[in-house]
Amino acid sequence: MTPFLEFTNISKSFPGVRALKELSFSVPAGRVIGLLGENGAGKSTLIKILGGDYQPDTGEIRIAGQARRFTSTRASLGAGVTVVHQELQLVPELTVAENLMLGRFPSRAGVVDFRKLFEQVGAVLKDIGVEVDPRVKVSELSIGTRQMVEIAKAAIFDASVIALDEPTSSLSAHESEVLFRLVDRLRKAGKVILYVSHRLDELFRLCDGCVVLRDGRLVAHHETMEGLTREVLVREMVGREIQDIWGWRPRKLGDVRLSASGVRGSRLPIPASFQVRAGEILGFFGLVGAGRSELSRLLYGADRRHAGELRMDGQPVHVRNPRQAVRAGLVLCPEDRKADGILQGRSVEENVNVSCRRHFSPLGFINPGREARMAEDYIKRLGVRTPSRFQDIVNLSGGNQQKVILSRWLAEQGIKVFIVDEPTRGIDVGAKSDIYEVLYGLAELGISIIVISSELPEVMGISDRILVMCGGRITAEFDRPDFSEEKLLAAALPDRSVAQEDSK
Ligand SMILES: Nc1ncnc2c1ncn2[C@@H]1O[C@H](COP(=O)(O)OP(=O)(O)OP(=O)(O)O)[C@@H](O)[C@H]1O
Repeated sequence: MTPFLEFTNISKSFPGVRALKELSFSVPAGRVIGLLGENGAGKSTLIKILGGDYQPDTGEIRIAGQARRFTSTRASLGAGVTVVHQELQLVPELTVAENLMLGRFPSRAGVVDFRKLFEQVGAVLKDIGVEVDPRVKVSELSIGTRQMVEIAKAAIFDASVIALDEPTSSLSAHESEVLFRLVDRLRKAGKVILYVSHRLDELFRLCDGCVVLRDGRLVAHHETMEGLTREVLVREMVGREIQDIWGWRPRKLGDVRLSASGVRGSRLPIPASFQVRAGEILGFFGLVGAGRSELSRLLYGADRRHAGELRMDGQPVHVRNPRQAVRAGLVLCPEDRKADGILQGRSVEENVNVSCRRHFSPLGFINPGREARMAEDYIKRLGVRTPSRFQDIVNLSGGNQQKVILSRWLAEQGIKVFIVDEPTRGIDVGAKSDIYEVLYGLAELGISIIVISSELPEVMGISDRILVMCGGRITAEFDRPDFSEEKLLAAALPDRSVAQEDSK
């Protein structure tokens, strides 16, 4: 088949890092190609080169046979390339239509013709099956719908090449399915789609073929997904065999550590009660909006608790804000770690130590030796790809930033209960098992771990016990021998109609 998009010998270096090394591959029109690799393998760098954000040091891009070198996003858009980045780039205060047509508003007598603008955009959205009112402000839309609007840009600009960088990382199962249908339509319309994701199931569902990167080099180009297995892809990505990514093993559990009775608040009006034992890993499973994050925020004092009681090791504890929670030994590592956590312009080392340093330096003096050891330890344990601990965190790949922020919480001292919301979002398969090992290590020390996850295999793979939430209430409890996908999903789905909706 004639190649439509061609990369030839693309190399790109940053100080201390060779992000891409002589990368070459090509894709014919009407194909969805998966781009896989560990955190820091070079996927986003390639996409940023395609989108005009970075220029390659060497190499060439050809689109429909024509050599292209993009020096700006505008130039790349003009050549028919649309890139949807991990961080969405819509302006929240503008309407959907304004965002999509930014800089190209229809006008009459020098004045923006809003009626025409809304009509034009409405027609395109309808045509591609994205159900959203073009007059609505982006700030009022869910993350999932925002993602669709970003992708709709590709249709507005009539792009021939579309790159999607981890588009489903914040989407519910239903929203992801809508996105997959949109990608199917774009493929049928003859577009080339580069699809970056760490979710292998998704790649098997969606892609015609895939390209695997490791340390900036191409290690495999599969023209088809037929006959490929997860194991093969994981080996190519990580460079080693991973037999059992979960690595769960039995543990001796202690007495009840945290007990919550009848806790409720404005975002979780139905009282919730549960207990977790010392050294236990308790999974909370549920669909997006089930109330898991709301419950954890109540426990942590991030949201106001209206009623109910918390006990730690049998003693009542008063947690009205996160500071009191941490003092009581309860720590929450939030879901949106990037937005909540990154100290921009600061080194990896500082980002790891910013919270735990108060334990090393009671008199207010920083303990540089201890901070350096802590940073080096976590860089090693979680395999953070960085030239050194002095690197500015903004220069790390998305997944590696996630690992650094997670390290900050893991490094906290005096923890009794550690709540972690979506611990491995955006993290590659190899590093996932490193994170699970750290969690087992904490549990073996007697710390209770509460894991909130919407990835069913993950929550089943690492938990000793699972509580399922749905519609703001705890609907079921399963011990490890009774875990089954069907039972967990049945307890997580509000009713049959939703089950059918989600499986469409
Ligand atoms: N602006 C920059 N300055 C310095 N180094 C950078 C910069 N951008 C990327 N890098 C480095 O280049 C390498 C490749 O990063 P890239 O973001 O392409 O990885 P990725 O495969 O997209 O990872 P992830 O799965 O975590 O998103 C990483 O080592 C990263 O730290």
